[in-house]
Amino acid sequence: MIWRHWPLAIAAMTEKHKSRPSSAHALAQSHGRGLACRLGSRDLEAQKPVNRFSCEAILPKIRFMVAALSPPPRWIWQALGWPVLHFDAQAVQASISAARLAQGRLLGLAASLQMADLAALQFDEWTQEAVATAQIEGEVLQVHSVRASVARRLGLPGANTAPHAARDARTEATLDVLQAATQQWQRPLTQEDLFAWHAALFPTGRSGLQAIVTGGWRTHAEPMQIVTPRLGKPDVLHYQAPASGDVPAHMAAWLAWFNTSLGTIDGVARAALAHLWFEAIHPFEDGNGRIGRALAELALAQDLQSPQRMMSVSAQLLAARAEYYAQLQAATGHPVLDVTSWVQWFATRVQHAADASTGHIQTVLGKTRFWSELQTDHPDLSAAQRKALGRLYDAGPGGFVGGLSTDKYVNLTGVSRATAYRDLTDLAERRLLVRTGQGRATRYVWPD
Ligand SMILES: Nc1ncnc2c1ncn2[C@@H]1O[C@H](COP(=O)(O)OP(=O)(O)OP(=O)(O)O)[C@@H](O)[C@H]1O
Repeated sequence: MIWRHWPLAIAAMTEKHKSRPSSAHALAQSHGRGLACRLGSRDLEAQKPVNRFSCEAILPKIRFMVAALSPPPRWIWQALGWPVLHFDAQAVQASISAARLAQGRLLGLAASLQMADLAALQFDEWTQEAVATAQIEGEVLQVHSVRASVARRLGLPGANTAPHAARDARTEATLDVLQAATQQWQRPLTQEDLFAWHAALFPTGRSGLQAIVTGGWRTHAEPMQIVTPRLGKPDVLHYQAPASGDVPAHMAAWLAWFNTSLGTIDGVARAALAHLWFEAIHPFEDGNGRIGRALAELALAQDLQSPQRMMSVSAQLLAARAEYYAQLQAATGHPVLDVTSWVQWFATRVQHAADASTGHIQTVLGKTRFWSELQTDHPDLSAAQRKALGRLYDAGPGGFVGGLSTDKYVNLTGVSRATAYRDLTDLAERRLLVRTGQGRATRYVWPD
């Protein structure tokens, strides 16, 4: 039974052999223990006179045989030493430093923002993060409902005050999780927090039409698998998470690490490990991607000691979605605990997220400067001229394709052709725009 992801799908497949996946080592041990028990108690008593070997003597042989018959370990959680993930600190140094530098640039620039601009930046980053984290798994949130909800949550003026029933439930669910994740950066994370996030993400108790366990770890007996379905052929298996029965122990270890690792390793690397480890366990029936990305956000908020959202890592993961899946698969699809490549890759996403935000702030600052210079040097510009210059500015350095024509000016501002001609000539004389071409081909562009 395939969930719904394409091309990658998290699927709870019907188990053919009801054996719980486990490492050869663990399997050998548990089989060994089972046998020791049987031989050691009632059966052993009954066979006492003819039993030529003691349990101790026979156990290593049994273990060896069981291990030899068991499938070889295949997934990261089957590696000996799991769950101690590690990475080559020297190899990740360059990408972590680049991420740190980008974060520093962003924070420095953000500190120079006016309150209103800072709020606008956070508003945009929240919106991007919510839309992107949902879209990674193909869920499309309506941008206008995300923007309205973010504005309300940030307490921005003019925020949507629509009653709860009128709000988009999926948008609210995604934002509830993002908000809860960053808001709780100062206190330890608990299993109950994660359950609450999960319950918030699936308020109807269903994922699509499928009823799922919400607000609790998955319990289904079928293995949790990531597969690519193929028409007429068997699915390609990319990853199999630990059995549901083992999830509580895996998550207890994850939570203990998360709550004690802050400050012991680099914060960006910690966010990378937190996300990867969580995805490797895949503790919920659904929503693991979104909750795992919220956890990475929480780790980054803890690292920066601030709940302020100033960049969107999910937007960068979405922009490189195929790579994101490939990197996860490369890390989880082998019984190897060295996750150096994943940490490097994740750090580069953080760097790009910070750079994108810095670019965004520079645009905002540039626009503020542009308007203030315009106000100082040309206080007598008409409303139509301001409107046209503003639209041209928002269109970016290249301006409108082919430049601003008299007709476009009329369409933008609603003035007559005669006024448009007069306004544009005036802007050219003030050297705010440059006239190019002649006759019907006349256009106005930004000076170089
Ligand atoms: N090979 C892999 N190993 C481990 N995790 C993976 C792998 N490939 C993808 N993932 C993770 O699994 C996530 C999908 O899991 P899941 O469907 O449970 O969560 P979700 O996407 O939040 O839910 P929904 O489908 O309802 O949006 C991906 O977003 C990604 O983070």
